[in-house]
Amino acid sequence: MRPRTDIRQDQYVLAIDQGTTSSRAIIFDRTGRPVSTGQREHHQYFPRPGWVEHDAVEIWGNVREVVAQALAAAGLNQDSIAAIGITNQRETTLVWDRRTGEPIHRAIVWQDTRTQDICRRLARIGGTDRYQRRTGLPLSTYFAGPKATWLLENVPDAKRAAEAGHLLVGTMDSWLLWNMTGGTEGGVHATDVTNASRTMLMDLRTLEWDPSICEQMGIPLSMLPEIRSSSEVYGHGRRRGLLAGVPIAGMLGDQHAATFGQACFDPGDVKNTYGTGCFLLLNTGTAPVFSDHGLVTTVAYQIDGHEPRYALEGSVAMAGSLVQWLRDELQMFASTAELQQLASEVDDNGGAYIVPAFSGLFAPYWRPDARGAIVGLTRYVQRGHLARAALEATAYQTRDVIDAMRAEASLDLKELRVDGGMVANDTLMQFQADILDLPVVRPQVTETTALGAAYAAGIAVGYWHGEQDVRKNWQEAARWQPAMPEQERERLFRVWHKAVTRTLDWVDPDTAGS
Ligand SMILES: Nc1ncnc2c1ncn2[C@@H]1O[C@H](COP(=O)(O)OP(=O)(O)O)[C@@H](O)[C@H]1O
Ligand SMILES: O=P(O)(O)OC[C@H](O)CO
Repeated sequence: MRPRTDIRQDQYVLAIDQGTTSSRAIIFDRTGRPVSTGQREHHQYFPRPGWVEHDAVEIWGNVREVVAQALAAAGLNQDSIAAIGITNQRETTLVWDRRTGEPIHRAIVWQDTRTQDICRRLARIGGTDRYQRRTGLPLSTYFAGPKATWLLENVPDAKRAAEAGHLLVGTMDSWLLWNMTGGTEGGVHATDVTNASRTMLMDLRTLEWDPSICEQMGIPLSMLPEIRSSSEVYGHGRRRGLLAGVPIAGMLGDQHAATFGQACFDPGDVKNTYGTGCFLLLNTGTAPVFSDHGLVTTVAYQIDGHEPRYALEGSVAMAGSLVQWLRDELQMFASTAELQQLASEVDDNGGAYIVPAFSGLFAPYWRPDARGAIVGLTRYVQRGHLARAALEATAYQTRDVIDAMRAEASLDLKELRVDGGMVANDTLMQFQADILDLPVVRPQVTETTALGAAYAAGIAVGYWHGEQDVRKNWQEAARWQPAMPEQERERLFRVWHKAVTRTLDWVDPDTAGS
């Protein structure tokens, strides 16, 4: 293996974006422009209501394939790649055997709710906020630690093998890093501070595993990856791989990578990624801010040798997936282009509101007992109104989170930087600016997740020179200014809240699979 120190002007940086539905590899040039892409979806397993699993071996295979696709499409080989960044769906957890490299069970995905009983058990002492001031997170099925507990308690022989030191636990970043650096032949077992901050096992201030929480969750410290910064050389591509010898030098959870790629480096900078769900991160500076308004506290990113930056995060479970549901299950329109056409044919929502609480409400409500509803129906309401209501639902949910952020951190929010699939929708973006009373700004490169991981890797090896290069490369492509009169804005938002109250306390404990 040839450790690389030489960085040439004509090189590129490769980012691997291991997402919930697919894995992508994107090669970026020095200006932060994508040069080529490879992408492949993986299977979603739903073995029981509320359970969601991924096959980590399939994902590792897909990652190798998409890297090959991206290199081939650009006509490049490993000599042209200065560094590799990894970014990933967060919280999705797996345990594997360090002797064979085989997972002991399929990975438990972030959306999976099977750890409800474990969370309830842990909350018996101190309630759901038991670990909040140490880890920034409420006890919720969303986070990684209890998923590891479930695997150790439910997979035969796992506990014993873990105690004997045979098993490793990690999120997708660690799984890919370990395999990419050689797997059973000396793979590096590490994670970064952002991914670790989603486990509920890391102390947010010391950035180390909290031994007492690990013990309470029954997770031996010997299984856990080493916690490193988000931008440093963790290891090099394995000898037999396509990227042999290339430094793997950036690792961040996908929402943190998007924050980095959007150059949200100053306190008060905030971004929203509109995909399946919505994820808002607000940079709060060098000290963690703990929330009383339903937001979680997380590490935004850390460059090696620098203080970490913290963020408040609000996650919305369903945004683009509501659009998908209306298209695929209700067949209300055939494409997102048709949705846009329908929504533009009406002036407003006609009094109809859709609250997409299909799997409860995440931030800032955290109500697992809520279920989706369409309210305000009259014979006046037509398809266009419902199409519009679907888009508006995303904007209102975003406002709920921004309001919590405004209440929490006394920071002046100047604009909302946006990315993700839904930002192609101009009707939504204008309504978002209107309902927030805040400018909404879309950058030229909207692949900000992969780009953020590429920047973290490139900075570590000296390909880019710190945050200033990221700021320089970030370019505005579109801006929407708020134009709605205040009275109208607040009336719409007040009725939205009324609609939300209609969805709460819906789950009937006696109804299986509800
Ligand atoms: N023009 C559009 N209007 C509304 N929603 C859209 C539009 N284009 C894409 N979407 C939605 O955006 C989502 C895809 O965004 P993407 O960022 O690729 O998601 P993810 O990374 O979470 O899989 C889908 O749920 C899709 O329904
Ligand atoms: O893979 P995505 O883009 O759906 O993001 C998933 C989030 O990281 C979950 O917390």
